[in-house]
Amino acid sequence: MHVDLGSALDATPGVSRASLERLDEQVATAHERIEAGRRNAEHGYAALNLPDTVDLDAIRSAVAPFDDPAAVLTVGIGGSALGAATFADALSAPSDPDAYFLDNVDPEHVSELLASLPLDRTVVNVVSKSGTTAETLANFLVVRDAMADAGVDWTERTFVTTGEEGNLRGLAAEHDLPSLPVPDGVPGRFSALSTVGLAVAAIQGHDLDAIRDGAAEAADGLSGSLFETSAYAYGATTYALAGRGALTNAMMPYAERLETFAEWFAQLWAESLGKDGLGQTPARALGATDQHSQLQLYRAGPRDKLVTLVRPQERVDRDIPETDLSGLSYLGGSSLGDLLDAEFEATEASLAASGVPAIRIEIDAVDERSLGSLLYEMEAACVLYGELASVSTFSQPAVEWGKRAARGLLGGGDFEEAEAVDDRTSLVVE
Ligand SMILES: O=P(O)(O)OC[C@H]1O[C@](O)(CO)[C@@H](O)[C@@H]1O
Repeated sequence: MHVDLGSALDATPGVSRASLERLDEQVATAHERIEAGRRNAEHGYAALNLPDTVDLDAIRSAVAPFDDPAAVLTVGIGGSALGAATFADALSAPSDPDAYFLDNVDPEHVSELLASLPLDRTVVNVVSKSGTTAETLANFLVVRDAMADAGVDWTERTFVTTGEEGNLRGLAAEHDLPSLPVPDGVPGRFSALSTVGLAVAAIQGHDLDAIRDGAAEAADGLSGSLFETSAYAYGATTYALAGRGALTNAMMPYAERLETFAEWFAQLWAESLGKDGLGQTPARALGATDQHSQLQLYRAGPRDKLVTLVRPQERVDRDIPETDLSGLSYLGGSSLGDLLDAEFEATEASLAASGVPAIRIEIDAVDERSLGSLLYEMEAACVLYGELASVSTFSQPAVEWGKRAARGLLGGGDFEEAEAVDDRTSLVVE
């Protein structure tokens, strides 16, 4: 990815080039720690080795039995769904099997989706590193039941991606299901470039090698200086801006196919960096749409934000017909891509004019290689930010309280968190 930090330098909050040059010494130290973690395949750092360690042939072999599916339904949540969904939404073609993701337990949505699917021609991809995530296992039980009701042998249409132990590993063994391992040392939010994120892309016929090659190119670009590594330029600058008050990072891609990428980025950034009272809130936005909903806040609200503007340099385009509509004739003869690019540049300039920090990220195109590179670089940026902030980048202890409370409320054990649910203060206004 190409990173332009210019609109972050003279902003409020802003970071000067001189302060980035001073920060670069810490980047060099952090890079050494990252490289040591990669060499030793330490938990979390191992994710940055995936371009070398991912077994693409094993992925292709696992899904080979499912020839010519009409659809692939992924049952997973968080990092067990968002990486695959990012690739699917960015890369799917009309001729590909449709990709659907059940990553919530809204009964109406689950029922409507299952009723709409040709279950006899749908591949079910159940993904859970732990094998214990309530939402995923609940949805899997419902999907399996729906397949039985439809007279479909679920064991013929299901494959599993999970850890070495747990419920899903046991199911795969018991029913001889095709399965893929979740690689050791790779937290879910860092697993897009592994079996977890690439199996759906394999079923849809996307070029896994190009995704891997893009990530490998990004890995080769890691160096000890933010001025030589775009991933570190992004990670160091967002860290520096957070330290100067930019506690929200609005991820705003100007491509419909990158909307889910912003959702994937949100988990990566929030769950990795939201520790010890620190962090930077990822806001999901989409250009040009959210110029008409959130830009007012970004430009004229509290000085506590930066905006990350992302666009492909090449895109499929479509002409705008000539028009004599009053005041709109300037659109005719132009194209939708010209308009979107003009909006991108106008938004960037608008933020600069009001002193709001923005970082421009450009990728060549929304294709396999660029996606592989973009996701790898965002992961590396996140790891660097975590090193600079001295937080535990690869854990997520804060999510466990709610899991125990929900389980207790459902009678899944005696958890004090469940008892605390009734202690909350309420003030009801009808
Ligand atoms: O793959 P699993 O173990 O089902 O976890 C799903 C998601 O839940 C979390 O563990 C948070 O609860 C995420 O880190 C992870 O991506």
